[in-house]
Amino acid sequence: MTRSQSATMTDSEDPILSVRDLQTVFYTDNETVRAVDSISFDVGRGETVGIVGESGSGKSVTARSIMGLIESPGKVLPESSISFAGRELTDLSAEQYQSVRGSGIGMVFQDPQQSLNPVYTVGNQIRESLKINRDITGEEAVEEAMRLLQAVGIPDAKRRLDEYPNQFSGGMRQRAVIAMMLACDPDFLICDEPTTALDVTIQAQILDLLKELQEERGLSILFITHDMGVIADIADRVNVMYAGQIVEKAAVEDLFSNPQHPYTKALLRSIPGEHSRADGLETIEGQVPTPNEPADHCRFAPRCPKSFGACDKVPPQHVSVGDSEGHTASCLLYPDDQSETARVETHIEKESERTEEQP
Ligand SMILES: Nc1ncnc2c1ncn2[C@@H]1O[C@H](COP(=O)(O)OP(=O)(O)OP(=O)(O)O)[C@@H](O)[C@H]1O
Ligand code: NI
Repeated sequence: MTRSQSATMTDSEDPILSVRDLQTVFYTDNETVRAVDSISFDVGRGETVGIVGESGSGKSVTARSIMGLIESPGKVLPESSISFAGRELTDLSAEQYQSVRGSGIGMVFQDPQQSLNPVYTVGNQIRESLKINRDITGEEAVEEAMRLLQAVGIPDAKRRLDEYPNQFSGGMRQRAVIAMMLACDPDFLICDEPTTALDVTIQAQILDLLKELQEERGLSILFITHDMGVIADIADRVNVMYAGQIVEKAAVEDLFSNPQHPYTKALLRSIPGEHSRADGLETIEGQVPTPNEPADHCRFAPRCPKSFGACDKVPPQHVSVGDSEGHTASCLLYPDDQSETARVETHIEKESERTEEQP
């Protein structure tokens, strides 16, 4: 097996989550939005994997697809596979999915209000979760709820159990949501921009909390953000998304020290403080296109400083880049030891292999 094959088949030794050819489409009145267009990645046990990309690139739809939360007019297409702890999730009934969300996978959103009900006390909600998911009730549930609030660093936990979500600050509310997720004793946490609404100091505290919990509980985490700085802080491996596709995958060190895809390079230049524009921010010209048609070209080409003729005609496939195992990019500039003609040929061949594999 060549290195590039092994990289595309699996990117983790012992994945708890394997996503293959995930396609999530929204059929609206006037268009078909291919929000997630055939992405594949793994999350290993105890690992934090990041998904990074601009607004509209398909990050949240990826998370919601894994959680079984795509509703009409959205649909996860049947050729998609999401395997969690060896179990195929795309085949589950709504009821079975509910039990996966209750025990196996927890999710933390940007807005804690999505997870907390304003009319019940925080303690009430955690106890309810303990009852449903772990059959813990009464005094034991009160004790456990208190332990959970302590575990997420909420001081004066006993008193705070009796407070309502709106009596908590933004940072404390996000901690309470994390406590509520832990009440399900999950193996896997999906965090969708959990710190975006928080100021920088609080953001750093929440990231530290997640790292701590991960170490203590062996949690696997899928962490979604548009912020490369946050990715650098928290992720072990990273998937860079653009217009519904993954354009580069790498270990976090390799992504930052040796980025290959022109989009990744542009994203890295947009980190505040990294480069020299007066306001410290370099934005990428243009917008993420909404993908309506199957990819028959590179979707980044219109914004890409390196694009050439073939980029408008050939859909790029993942090939090995850089010097590290598991580092791939889908870009016609690679493999960079080949001539332009040979590179384009490589991608055309890989695409026909890929479409033949599909049932
Ligand atoms: N219910 C829906 N109906 C139609 N289109 C949708 C729906 N939900 C998402 N989309 C589309 O799917 C695409 C991806 O959206 P998604 O929310 O995943 O982006 P994102 O990467 O999470 O962006 P952000 O950083 O802004 O959260 C967008 O074009 C969005 O308009
Ligand atoms: Ni989002």
